[in-house]
Amino acid sequence: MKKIKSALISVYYKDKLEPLVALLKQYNVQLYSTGGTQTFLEGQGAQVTAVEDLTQYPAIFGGRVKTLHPKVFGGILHRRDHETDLAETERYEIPAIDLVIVDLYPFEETVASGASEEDTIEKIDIGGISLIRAAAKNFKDVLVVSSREQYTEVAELLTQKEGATDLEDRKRFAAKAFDISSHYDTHIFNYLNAGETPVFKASLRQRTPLRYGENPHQQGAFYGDLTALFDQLHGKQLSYNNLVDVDAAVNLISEFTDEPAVAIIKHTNACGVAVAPTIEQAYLNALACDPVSAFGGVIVANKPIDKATAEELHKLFFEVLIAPEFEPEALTVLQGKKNRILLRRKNMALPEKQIKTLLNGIIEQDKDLKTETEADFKVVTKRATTPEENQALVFAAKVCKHTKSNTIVLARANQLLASGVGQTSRVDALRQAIEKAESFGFSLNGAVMASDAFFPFPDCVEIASKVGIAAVVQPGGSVKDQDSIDYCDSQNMAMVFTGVRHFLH
Ligand SMILES: NC(=O)c1ncn([C@@H]2O[C@H](COP(=O)(O)O)[C@@H](O)[C@H]2O)c1NC=O
Repeated sequence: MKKIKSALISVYYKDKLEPLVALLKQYNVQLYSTGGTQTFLEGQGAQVTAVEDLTQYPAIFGGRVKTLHPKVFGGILHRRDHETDLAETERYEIPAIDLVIVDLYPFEETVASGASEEDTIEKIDIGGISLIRAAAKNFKDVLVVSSREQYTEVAELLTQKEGATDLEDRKRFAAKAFDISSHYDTHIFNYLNAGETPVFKASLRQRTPLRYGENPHQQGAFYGDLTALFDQLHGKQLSYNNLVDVDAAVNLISEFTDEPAVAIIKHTNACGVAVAPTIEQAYLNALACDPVSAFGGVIVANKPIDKATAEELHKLFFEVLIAPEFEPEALTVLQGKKNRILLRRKNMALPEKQIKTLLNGIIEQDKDLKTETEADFKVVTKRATTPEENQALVFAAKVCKHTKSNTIVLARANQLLASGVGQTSRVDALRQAIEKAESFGFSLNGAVMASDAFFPFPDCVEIASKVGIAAVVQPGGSVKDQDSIDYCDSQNMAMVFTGVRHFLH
């Protein structure tokens, strides 16, 4: 056990420090501190020696250099069982520092706030991170507290051990310090690198163990901070599969920003999507698309859930409901089922890059953020699309983009009728979609079709025309495009090309 006799405190955020400082006072710990922290501590009635008095040097360059001095780093780094180190501390009048408490400049927060490059660079902490690394290296003699999240834990430890620590404690805090310093540097690297250096570095410090992975015999965990995206208002913990579907749900609903829209997701694919004048109607129309698949699904809305919608939703067994807001009466209704997960989506953008592990590495790509509007449609048939068909085609193309390949989406303006998902051939996807739409009583006469990739043969338009599909949207680009166009012309069908393929695996 080692008694703590001296401490250096240099923290960006001063809050939460009071109980720890009171404890150090109780154990007669000599305190050293930097400018702002010193003022705060003295305000708490603590006696503090300024780092400037120790170094006999002022803080310079607007605080860029304040603790970077041999008297500070020597006080931390000298080996207490080394005769020569001890002789040098005497010769250079270096006092021992047994505890280092640092809270770094908030670099990540500064980047997230959209600050200028100049302001962001100033938030790269140099002295603080050096103090953390020095104290962590010398854990044999020094205890390091490297973030304000540790204040409670360290206060408990010091109380329990009456102002002392043992080697195991110090080693544990040292490991944490390098976790914090490497995380910090990873963010600085990613900010400055902008893709130039071909390395992949990520650091997500929050790990949430999940009940299990994709199946109960697989373990699973989520790395990241879901609280930045959602307030969970009710229900059990999100499972691995819930998270995968929630991701698909929020990506799809982000396509619909104006009119009320609802999507119902099963195993990452939409089994219902609708846009309507009210959120209740959008939900009812989405549900009508495939009420069988909707059972146990993940539902997402782009507008607040009111009481009437909640009453409709309450009739269905679903796993997760995501919405930007829940009216209080709606929440009361929906909370009627214990496990049902209710997520209030915060106004926070998702990252624009995607990564996935495969083989013995990771693949990374930009997210598919391209959404086609009517302006992107190039009519390739003799008959041009009507305004109503265009509306339906834009809608169908949005759903198609978020459905697993190969996919065919059949829709009307503002309602998904059916989709064929994740098929090995486009013809299979279309057949599946037709069968499904008809099984739920939808007529396809006058409906539209969207395909995630081009038609290599005219087979899909031939099948589609037989059930009355009137207009088609597809990327185009096959050597046999003309065969599909000719067939559409022969049936008075309209077809538009977008030039953009939307595979989704
Ligand atoms: N420049 C230095 O020598 C230095 N030493 C400590 N810091 C940081 O200064 C902050 C505290 O400063 P103050 O006590 O003046 O409010 C802490 O976040 C600490 O990590 C420094 N600032 C940046 O590197």
